[in-house]
Amino acid sequence: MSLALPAPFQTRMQSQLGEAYSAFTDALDQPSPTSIRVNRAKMPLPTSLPQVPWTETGFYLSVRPSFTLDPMFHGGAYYVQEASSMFLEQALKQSVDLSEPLAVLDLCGAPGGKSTHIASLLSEESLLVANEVIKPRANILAENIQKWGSGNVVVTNNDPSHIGKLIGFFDVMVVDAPCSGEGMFRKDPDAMNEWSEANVKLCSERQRRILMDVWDALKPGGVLIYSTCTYNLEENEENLAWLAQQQDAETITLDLSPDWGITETELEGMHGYRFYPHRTQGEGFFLAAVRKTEGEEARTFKKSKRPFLVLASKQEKALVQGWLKEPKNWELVKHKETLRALPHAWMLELEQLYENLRVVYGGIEVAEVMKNNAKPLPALALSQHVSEDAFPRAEVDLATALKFLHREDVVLENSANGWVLVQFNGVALGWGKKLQNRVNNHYPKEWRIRMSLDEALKPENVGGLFTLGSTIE
Ligand SMILES: C[S@@+](CC[C@H](N)C(=O)[O-])C[C@H]1O[C@@H](n2cnc3c(N)ncnc32)[C@H](O)[C@@H]1O
Repeated sequence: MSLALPAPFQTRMQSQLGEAYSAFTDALDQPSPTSIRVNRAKMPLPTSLPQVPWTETGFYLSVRPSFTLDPMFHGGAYYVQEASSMFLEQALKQSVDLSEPLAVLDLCGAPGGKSTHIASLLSEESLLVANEVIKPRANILAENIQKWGSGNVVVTNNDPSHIGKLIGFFDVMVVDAPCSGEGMFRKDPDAMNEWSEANVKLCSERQRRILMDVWDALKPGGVLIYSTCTYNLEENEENLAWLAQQQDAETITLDLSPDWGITETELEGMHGYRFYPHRTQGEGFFLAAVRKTEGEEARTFKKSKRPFLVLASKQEKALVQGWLKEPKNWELVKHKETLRALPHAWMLELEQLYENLRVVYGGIEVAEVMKNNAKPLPALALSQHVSEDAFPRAEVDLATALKFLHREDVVLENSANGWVLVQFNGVALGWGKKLQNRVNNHYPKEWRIRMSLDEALKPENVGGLFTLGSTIE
């Protein structure tokens, strides 16, 4: 075994796995599988890649390419995500009716693997609150949400205790808790340096606190999905058993295909699902789902006398008319110079969220409005809801797409003057503004590719670059 696993961790795993322990350590010596999850709203499913069996849109890659050099990655056409954690899809599909309009919370959301996955599984009539307590990480989450392009998501930056005050607000809550990360040792050996028995205890206590802090925000009858990427019982089964002692929670069992290699566990009647790298093609993971059987009903929301969200004026709306598909689904609100589209059906709830939480991003940032001018914003370019024919599109080749993402000057042949959606393989990347003899690159500075492209763009190299588009026949 080449990974220097901490001795007490070895002892724990030996007692947990018995005879299978050597298969487990052998698996840790194998490279981590690389997997991606495709955004069906932006591209078709690959036809030439093996599928992650518990996820319709998850696929394995045989090597780990440079995703930074694939424009489709920047366009939100797929997300690079560890395969085991995509099992969330089964938990959601099997425990809730996803065709219903649901209010869903992803409490520990950054960088956004589960939030983008949930956003794709929900109906358009649902609302997702993707929260992250650490501010810089909340900003990364907001970036990934914008790139994924779903409009019915609000990104917040709050402590779980603040969210817990929204009594009975959510039909579903996902708590992908901060944990001791034992399941990530192979992928991220640094996680081993932080591992200790004391840290396991600390994580377990923190997870219990998080669960208690947020519990009241779940509706009676609602579903809580709890997950970690660690193996020990303290952070997994024991926390679920403890939750059932503290609160009115019943276990939800999930149907598994025997081919998946997932291990079902049970402690005090609470079921859990474990992923071990010697049995599944993925990293270590644990998930359990529970239903809240009793609790306080949601408070009914009254329209505030002084609304927090200010509706855009007729004139402002006119400036962006035709920019969004199905405009009747959206309410345009204005904050400073920004016009934002929020899901019309959720305005009362959104008013509550904006009033009580720190919202870092919400809906679709459509435009910046100054005087009588509307400048389309990056999130609109990447949105799944931008109207097909509101803007001319310029399809560019791989080298031009990378230069655009690097914020270099690019040439857009045959486009008319004005705002142009720059796209690669049919996936929108951002805005260019074509003037008489040049194009202004409006790709956001904070999102640009920072690495030098000199080597990648040499004629002998550019043909060999990976793009997920090439996996569709
Ligand atoms: C396992 S990660 C979440 C990964 C994310 N769900 C995904 O799929 O991309 C756990 C997250 O919990 C956040 N976190 C740390 N302490 C927390 C706390 N006390 N309450 C809530 N979240 C916390 C971390 O910043 C981290 O982003």
